[in-house]
Amino acid sequence: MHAVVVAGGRSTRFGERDKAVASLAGTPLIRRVADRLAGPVESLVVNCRPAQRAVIADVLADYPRPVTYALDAPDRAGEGPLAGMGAGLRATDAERAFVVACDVPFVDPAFVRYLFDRAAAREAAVPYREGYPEPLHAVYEVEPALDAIERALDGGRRRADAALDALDASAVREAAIGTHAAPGAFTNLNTRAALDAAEDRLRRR
Ligand SMILES: Nc1nc2c(ncn2[C@@H]2O[C@H](COP(=O)(O)OP(=O)(O)OP(=O)(O)O)[C@@H](O)[C@H]2O)c(=O)[nH]1
Repeated sequence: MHAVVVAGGRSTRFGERDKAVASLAGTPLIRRVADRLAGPVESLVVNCRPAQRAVIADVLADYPRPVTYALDAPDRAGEGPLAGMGAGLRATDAERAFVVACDVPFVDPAFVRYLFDRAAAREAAVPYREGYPEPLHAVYEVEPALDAIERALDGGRRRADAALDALDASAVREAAIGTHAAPGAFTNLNTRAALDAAEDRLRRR
């Protein structure tokens, strides 16, 4: 199993710092995501902007799996998470990959394995929560996903879910999520307040 961590956003809701490397109880967010994935995955691709690379490489320096950096293509830089997904998926030679945002520190490795099972013989496995897809917490077959992403971007569609309608995707509904994912697996930390709240929860455990 292989994973792509998308980290090229500007973290505008977070404030001045890059949330990818913001510390949650002493560990940078992207390192927490990577550590959660270290069981199931054999390799990691990190998609980010060129300016982020050195700092992210520093926090992942001793990661126990190979890490490849996929920088946003110059003609797609700042074009949003779908372009980041494309850059990341292009850099993997895996047939399928789990794509995840950099700000979900409690991503559940058992659920990631379940998503790979659900994606077998399909072009994707995508969780749906409250009726909305979670394209940055999903497994994709790389080749069809790249085709769909390129077509969406060429058509001016930049949202992370813009490639989904072109894919034969297995929809992972709430009941299956409840059974297979730990509570908090999807919690994403977009603001400093959300990070502080997560830190409080960790301390109270
Ligand atoms: N490569 C790349 N990744 C992006 C881009 N925009 C968002 N992302 C990533 O997509 C994921 C989800 O995006 P958001 O949670 O909205 O992150 P963000 O855009 O940095 O945050 P805000 O500016 O507060 O919306 C995060 O892991 C981001 O790093 C982009 O333009 N390029």
